[in-house]
Amino acid sequence: MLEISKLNKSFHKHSVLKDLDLKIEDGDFIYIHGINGSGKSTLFKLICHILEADTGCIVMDEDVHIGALIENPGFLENETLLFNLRFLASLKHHFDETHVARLCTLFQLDLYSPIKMKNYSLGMRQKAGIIQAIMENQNLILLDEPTRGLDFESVKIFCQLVNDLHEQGKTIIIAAHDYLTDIHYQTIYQLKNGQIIQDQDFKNHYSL
Ligand SMILES: Nc1ncnc2c1ncn2[C@@H]1O[C@H](COP(=O)(O)OP(=O)(O)OP(=O)(O)O)[C@@H](O)[C@H]1O
Repeated sequence: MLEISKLNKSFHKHSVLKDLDLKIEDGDFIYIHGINGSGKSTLFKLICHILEADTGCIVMDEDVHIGALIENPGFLENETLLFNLRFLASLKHHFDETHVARLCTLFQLDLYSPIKMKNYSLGMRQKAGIIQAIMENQNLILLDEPTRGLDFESVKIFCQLVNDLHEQGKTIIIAAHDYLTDIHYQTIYQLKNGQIIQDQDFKNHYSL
């Protein structure tokens, strides 16, 4: 689905990603951890073409449709949730209102609320960010710190949702500091010193 080879990215001579290689197959369910500033968000931004790599390449299958939540979700602050989600979907010309309303209900959001985005709480914005990343049946879903600001019940709903999406065949990559044991990840990677390495011992360390 996606192959990253020898990817390099620096900011003002600060080298963040160094010859990073990563191969992602259809249906992978990946957790990436790494210390603050290790480059997780940068990697996601490069995959989404929000940033450009210095050198290296990212090759993607033609049918890949990326849904992403990276850092703070950006919205049109003076507009409603419905306006924002319809606007974001309109970029790809696919807005299934019934499906989106169902996702909102799942997360206890009202798609038809007249409240403007600027008045949404942190957790409500985060839920809206998760919804926009999955609402168009995207087949590659990148979620950066997705449970930030979510209440306990919503975290449980989120875990169930991503497990279901994976069972439906979606490829999902989650970068986060909190390892949620309810999520049925297949592979765990660590981003360290600019490179990504499989972290087979992570679960043992984590459970200590
Ligand atoms: N636009 C930018 N300009 C300058 N430096 C940047 C920029 N974006 C990221 N960086 C730097 O790149 C490094 C990696 O940042 P990044 O946000 O990718 O880390 P992260 O692993 O997602 O961190 P965290 O766990 O804190 O979210 C940091 O040192 C950061 O300061």
